[in-house]
Amino acid sequence: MTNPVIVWLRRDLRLADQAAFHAAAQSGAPVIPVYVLDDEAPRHHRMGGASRWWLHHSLSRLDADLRAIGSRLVLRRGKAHEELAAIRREVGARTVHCLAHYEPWWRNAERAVAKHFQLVRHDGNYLAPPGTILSGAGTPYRIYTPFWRALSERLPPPLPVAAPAHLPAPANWPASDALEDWGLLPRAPDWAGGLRAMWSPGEGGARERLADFAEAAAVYEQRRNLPAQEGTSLLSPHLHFGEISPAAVWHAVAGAGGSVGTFLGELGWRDYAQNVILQFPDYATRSAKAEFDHMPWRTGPEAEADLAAWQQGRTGYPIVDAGMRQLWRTGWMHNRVRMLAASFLIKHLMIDWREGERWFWDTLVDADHGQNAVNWQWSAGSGVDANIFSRIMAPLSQSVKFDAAGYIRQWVPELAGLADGEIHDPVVRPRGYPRPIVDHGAGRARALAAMVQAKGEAASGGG
Ligand SMILES: Cc1cc2nc3c(=O)[nH]c(=O)nc-3n(C[C@H](O)[C@H](O)[C@H](O)COP(=O)(O)OP(=O)(O)OC[C@H]3O[C@@H](n4cnc5c(N)ncnc54)[C@H](O)[C@@H]3O)c2cc1C
Repeated sequence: MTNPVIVWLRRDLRLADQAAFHAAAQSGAPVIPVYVLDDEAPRHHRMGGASRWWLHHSLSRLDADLRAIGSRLVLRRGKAHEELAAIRREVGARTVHCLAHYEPWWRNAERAVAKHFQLVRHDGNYLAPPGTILSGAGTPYRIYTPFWRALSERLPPPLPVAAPAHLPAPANWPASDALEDWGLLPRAPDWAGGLRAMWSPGEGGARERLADFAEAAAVYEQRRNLPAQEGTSLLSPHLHFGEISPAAVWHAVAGAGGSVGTFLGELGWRDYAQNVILQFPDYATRSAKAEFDHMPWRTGPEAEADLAAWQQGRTGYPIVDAGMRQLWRTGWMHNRVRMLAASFLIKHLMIDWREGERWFWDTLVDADHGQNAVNWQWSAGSGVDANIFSRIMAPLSQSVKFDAAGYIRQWVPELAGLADGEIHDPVVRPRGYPRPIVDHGAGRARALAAMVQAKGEAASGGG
């Protein structure tokens, strides 16, 4: 009988437009879909709590979808190459199909798997394969705008390929862990109620989100900065876990007209982020601009208390607190508010951007190595393409400008009784709601002085 082939799954948990499944099905061989949970390889980027919650449900959905076409999902825990090699010994598979991934730990894992198997890497998690969008001089781009211009010339992406109607099963299935035994869901306490209320992980949930968004894609530009409205696609965790392909998203909305181009440009930022981590694998832990190594970030008990206030949504800045509480409850935060919350932590509180990156990594359902690092370094001003550090966002005026009153009411119930004119910066604080932990003007002045100091030290070569 023909040797079975393995489909090695990671952040590509779908059947439609999934080139690894497509190729495996086309081969005519029995197909063994495998997911290996490896908590060691990513080291400090081991999946956070919100991602683990998502992963549990996404794997469960995928297994159900596979069973509907005659297959099932094999779950193993450990190093990917060791687990796949063990499966090879159990059932004699020699070929592994996978989608390519660009996190440094996945690239290492791919190299290790390739020593044991014929590894066939397929594209399909990005609009164009990362590393292939190059300047005229043949070098990768560091800045988004020229990257996007060059990527646009390669678009549209190929049309999505349908899910296989049937996957031939092997004569013997290799052993599989039970998903429940992995303990991915929070138990004591179960903090996932807000996540359950908002999300439907899995390919079906992704398709529904896309269908909802496609109807409003033409007015994306008008609504995307207003946190009180559902003006964005909410596709980020589905895209991160690969439950829908960017090509499928593209083809569903590109013809919508209106301002859909702005939305497509955001998909471009997603590709750009991978392009950056491919060039700078330690981007999540190392500032791209050297002067940031001299930044006098605050540390010690007072800074720790401020960090905790930020994490808990108790800074006394209503829009920042609303965002941080939305994140804690739902695993997601509106992009405009992510920018504000990040700027506030880094600049008003002078706390190292890596602390924020770590918190988001643990709490976001869409936590993504490339997108998180690129956006934190953009917010800090430390990145290869970044906002200037001295451009300090004013949370109070941004809150008014982007009409966040309804958003604050939703997430900060202590303020729910206040009128629109008062809620952004209440003069009298309702009981239980803190005063600002830092004055806007004083925080701004401290940040600007710190930057001058860091630049001076960097220029003089000081440590
Ligand atoms: C400090 C900070 C950290 C962030 N961390 C992450 C992260 O870990 N994972 C993540 O997916 N996004 C991250 N973002 C980007 C952005 O906030 C989210 O992608 C967006 O809010 C997701 O909501 P949506 O799907 O409704 O987005 P939409 O506005 O509908 O955009 C469509 C898709 O484009 C991509 N996208 C949108 N904005 C960006 C962006 N600025 N950079 C890169 N890709 C983008 C996402 O995949 C998103 O799903 C971060 C932003 C900031 C400021």
